[in-house]
Amino acid sequence: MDTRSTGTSGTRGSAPAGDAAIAVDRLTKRYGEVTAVDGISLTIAPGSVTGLLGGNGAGKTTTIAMLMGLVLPTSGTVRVLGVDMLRARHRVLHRINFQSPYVDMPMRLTVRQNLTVFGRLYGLDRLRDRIAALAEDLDLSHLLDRPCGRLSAGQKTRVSLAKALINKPELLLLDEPTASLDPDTADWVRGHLEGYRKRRGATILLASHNMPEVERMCGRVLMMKAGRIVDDGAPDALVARYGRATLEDVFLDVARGTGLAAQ
Ligand SMILES: Nc1ncnc2c1ncn2[C@@H]1O[C@H](COP(=O)(O)OP(=O)(O)OP(=O)(O)O)[C@@H](O)[C@H]1O
Repeated sequence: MDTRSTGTSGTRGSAPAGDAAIAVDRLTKRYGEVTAVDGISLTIAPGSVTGLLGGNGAGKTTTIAMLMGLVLPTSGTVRVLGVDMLRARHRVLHRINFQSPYVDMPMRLTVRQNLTVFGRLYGLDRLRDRIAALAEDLDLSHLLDRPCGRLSAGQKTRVSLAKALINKPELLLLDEPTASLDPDTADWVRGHLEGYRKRRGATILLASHNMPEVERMCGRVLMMKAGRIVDDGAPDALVARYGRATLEDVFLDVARGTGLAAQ
């Protein structure tokens, strides 16, 4: 489904392709027999927070990887911050960053060394100050000289967020940013990301299985199933349209093909 054509989804988050932070057209990725992403088209407005929801294997990570230029599409186009990612991604990579708790940092390097390496990759000035400020923000100051391999899962998640914010990205792609965090820390991280987005005017695309998180943070939700975007709208609009009590109920209907999703 081309999400630009849905009546309900001219919602907080879509944009004319020329102005969009992300504009994807008929994007497809096949791995041999498996079609991971199946001809999706969408636009995402600058400064918005959009959730990407879908069950395991729906195609979320593959979509994000193509937005980053890490995975080459089989067909279709991807424009990020106005730049064609297939032709000129080097022009825009310094304005983007990515976070996933499933991508490990070099384990023997300390937190400070890891952040220094990433900061240098981005060619940042005043890197010591930037790392100190991030460490202060993300409660990492006491961990800066500890090897990443000796951190707890939640501490690693905070380091990966520091890495994701090091270049003050205009576009932040997040793959389950609060996985492994206790509820208190997860809540704090969400608040931090919301504050960052407001201060920076950044655009956030967030893949998550945490429905309350998506309801809190996202003005718009894209529902993926089997490589396609099967629905698109504001969380409260989706809940109302499916006649359900929560976004989790909507997710279950979409995943199982029940309720409105069966029609
Ligand atoms: N490198 C690969 N080679 C072959 N198949 C792949 C590869 N990467 C992903 N796939 C397949 O593509 C489909 C989409 O995978 P993807 O990781 O994008 O899903 P996802 O929505 O992120 O899932 P999850 O919620 O489990 O992380 C799955 O069927 C997966 O097995």
